[in-house]
Formats: sequence, C-alpha cells, structure tokens
Amino acid sequence: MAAPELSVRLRGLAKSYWRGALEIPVLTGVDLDIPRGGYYALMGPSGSGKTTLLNLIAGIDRPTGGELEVCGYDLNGLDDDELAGWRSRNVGFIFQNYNLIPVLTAFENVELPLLLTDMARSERRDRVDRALRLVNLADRMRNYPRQLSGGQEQRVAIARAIVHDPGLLVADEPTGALDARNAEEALVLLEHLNQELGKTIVLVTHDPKAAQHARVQIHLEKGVLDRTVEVHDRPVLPRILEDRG
Ligand SMILES: Nc1ncnc2c1ncn2[C@@H]1O[C@H](COP(=O)(O)OP(=O)(O)OP(=O)(O)O)[C@@H](O)[C@H]1O
Repeated sequence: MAAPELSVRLRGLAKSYWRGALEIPVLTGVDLDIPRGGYYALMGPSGSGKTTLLNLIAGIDRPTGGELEVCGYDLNGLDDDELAGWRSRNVGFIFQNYNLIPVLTAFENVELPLLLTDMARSERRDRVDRALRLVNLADRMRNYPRQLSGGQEQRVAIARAIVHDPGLLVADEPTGALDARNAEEALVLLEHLNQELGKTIVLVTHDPKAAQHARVQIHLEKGVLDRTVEVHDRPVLPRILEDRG
C-alpha cells in the first residue's frame, strides 16, 4: 500500500515498446510523487512519453519496469481483472475527443460508469443528475452528443468522469479540440473539481495556458522527468460548485 497522503508514487518507472526485435524505450526511469489533491500538468515535446505515462498512472497500460502505486494500490500486484475493477472505482478519464457514445443521450453517457457497479437505479439517477448539474448541463440530459456543442460534449465527458466519485482524474489534452472560450470553461471546471472536491488531477497538455491552471508542471524529455515547476500565479477562481449543488 502507498502512503495515504500520496495519490501517485512512481519509482524507476519504465516503458518500452517493441517493433519486432527492436526495443523502443519511451520511459526510462521516472520518479514522481503526486500528493492527494494535487493538480499536475505533464508537458514535453511530442513523442516524449506524456500519454504513455498518463496511461500507466491510470492503469490502462502496464509498465515494463519500476514501481507504480496509485490511489493506495501497487498496480503491478493486480491482475487484469483486479486492475479493471480498481480503474472503475478510482479513476475518471477525460479525453481530447470526449469519447461519448453517439447513440446514447447525455444522461446515458454519464450513467455508463455506474452500470459497472451494483448501484440501485434511483441512486444512479441522483448521481447522474448531480454530475450534470455540476457541469451546468442539467437541461441537456436528453440530448445526444450530435445535438451538443464541442464545449458541452466535453462537459458531459467531465460529468461522466466524476459520476462515480473517483479520487483521481486523468485528462489527455482535454482542451485540444476546443476554442479558447470553451477551453477556459473546461479548465475552470477542472480547477474547481480539484480545489473544492479535492480530486487529484493529472493533465497532459501542450497548451501553456492550460498548464497554468495546474499547481505543478512536470516536463518530460527523452523518457525521464526533465524539470518540475511550481505554478505560483494561477488564475483566481470564483466559487461555483456549491451553487450548482
Ligand atoms: N502502442 C504503441 N506501440 C509502439 N510505439 C508506441 C505506442 N504508443 C506510443 N508509442 C511511441 O512512444 C513514444 C511516446 O508516445 P506518447 O504518445 O506517449 O508521446 P506524447 O508525449 O504523448 O506525444 P504527443 O504529444 O505527440 O501526444 C512515441 O514515439 C510513440 O510513437
């Protein structure tokens, strides 16, 4: 078990891919501690391994070496079924292209992670209502993704990521497909989830403005952490979450 105050603890984390007999090392020894409630941005040049690292932290890929403790569990010690169960309880995912299911309404998309649990229907409904209110989309719950703007789709995706109340949110370029106004709105929402609900957030981004919302920026270079920068001049936010109850 990891120290309870840490959400993520990585030691010598390594990941290689193989092309035939040729090993392609992507991460070659990453050490990183992310405290519970931390907000970290992973940055670095294209191909530096940001998404690879995020996928390892989120338990959707396996390392080829090193230690990996996330949300209190040694992920290397879990078999594939256990890892899937761990993911469904502990991690919320937010992607660049939202990954909503087109034939499901906003409500049904947000409900999806709860269908993996044995939660009663009435509680599922309450949770989905609450999550959609939180992202200010309660009035669009019957809409299909094609009936929503990109910014609204991403907010539905954020509601889906938090509906099962995971401790850790991972976001891979969540603003990459959004215009400046919608990007800012999504970032403000993430920041509230961090500040007011205490979610640990790990965000992969190329966008310096997005990274400015994080508390710590981690720069990857050639498979290792190159430098860590604390963000001091983060934007000041109005408190909004409790208003959406
Ligand atoms: N499944 C895979 N099989 C083989 N090589 C892979 C695989 N996934 C990633 N790679 C390689 O690993 C390296 C790191 O990829 P990764 O997507 O983690 O980088 P990134 O920093 O997120 O890049 P970008 O900013 O362009 O998204 C790249 O060279 C990529 O081609």
